[in-house]
Amino acid sequence: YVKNTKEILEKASKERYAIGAFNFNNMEFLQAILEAAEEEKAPVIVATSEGAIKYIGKGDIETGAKLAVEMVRTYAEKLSVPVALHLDHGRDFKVIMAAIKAGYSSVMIDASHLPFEENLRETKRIVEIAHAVGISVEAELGKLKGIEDNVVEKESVLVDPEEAKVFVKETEVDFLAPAIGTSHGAFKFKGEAQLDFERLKKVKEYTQIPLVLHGASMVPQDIVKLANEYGAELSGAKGVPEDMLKKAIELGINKINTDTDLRITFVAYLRKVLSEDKSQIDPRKIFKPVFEQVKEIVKERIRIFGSSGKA
Ligand SMILES: O=C(COP(=O)(O)O)N(O)CCCCO
Ligand code: NA
Ligand SMILES: [Zn+2]
Repeated sequence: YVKNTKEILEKASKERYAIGAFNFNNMEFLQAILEAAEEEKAPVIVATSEGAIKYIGKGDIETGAKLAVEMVRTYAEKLSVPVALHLDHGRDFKVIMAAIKAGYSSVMIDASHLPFEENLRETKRIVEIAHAVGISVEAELGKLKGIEDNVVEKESVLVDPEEAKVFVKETEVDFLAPAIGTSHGAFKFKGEAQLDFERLKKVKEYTQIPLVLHGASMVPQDIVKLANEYGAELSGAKGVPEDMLKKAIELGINKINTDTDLRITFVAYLRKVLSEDKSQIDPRKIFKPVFEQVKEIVKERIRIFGSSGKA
């Protein structure tokens, strides 16, 4: 179990590969992610959003954070690969403190919806607290389009590399998520997928710290098709193409957040299994083949990120 996420990201940054940060909300997704990392001999970051902590704790933040840490630690001590637990999109000070207290390896303070100076101040405050107890901090600059945990961002505002330089220097944040055109969810682009690689290159040059790509799911079309064949309505779903992910990694992305690809895989295969095995009522027999597929998509992502064999 990794004490602070920075140690695995610094190595990735030096060697120009990326580590997957996979979201989980329950035991089965966590199992699939950790099995995939172990089979790929890859360091891995597992992440909970604030909503996931509330879901795991049935509304009680302390319980949710504690249970997440204990689940991850208990599984991780059996594995040969380094595992970090990360608070994704921390916004509520109470939730960030609960994660730090419970023993998370890193926390994200997402104040990107605030003006620059306020984002800087909020981030600096969390960095001081987290660093005092040896925990790493992620922050975001610029805005993703789409819905970020029920905050609707109408327009994406791309990162300003000059601002990033000042922001990182002043806050001493450990890793930064620059908005370069991605958005959360399965419908990322209206037309062609497009990332601002020029900006990314400058942000890396000016900050020289590990960088994070949010909204990075690929949304594989074969899995979308399968889901739709079994009754889902996901037409028009579009993600970040593999070649763009690889280019982003070359330019300095070292942590790649993935949630939607696991969700779509889960939904497609759950629908398939339920429609094919009509008399099955044992959840373990229903979930086994479904999470086998979730594990496979995590392994595929890990291979694309270049972190296979890096443990
Ligand atoms: O950036 C991401 C993942 O993005 P994607 O939706 O592309 O998997 N995350 O931070 C995961 C949580 C998104 C909100 O639920
Ligand atoms: Na994050
Ligand atoms: Zn995100």
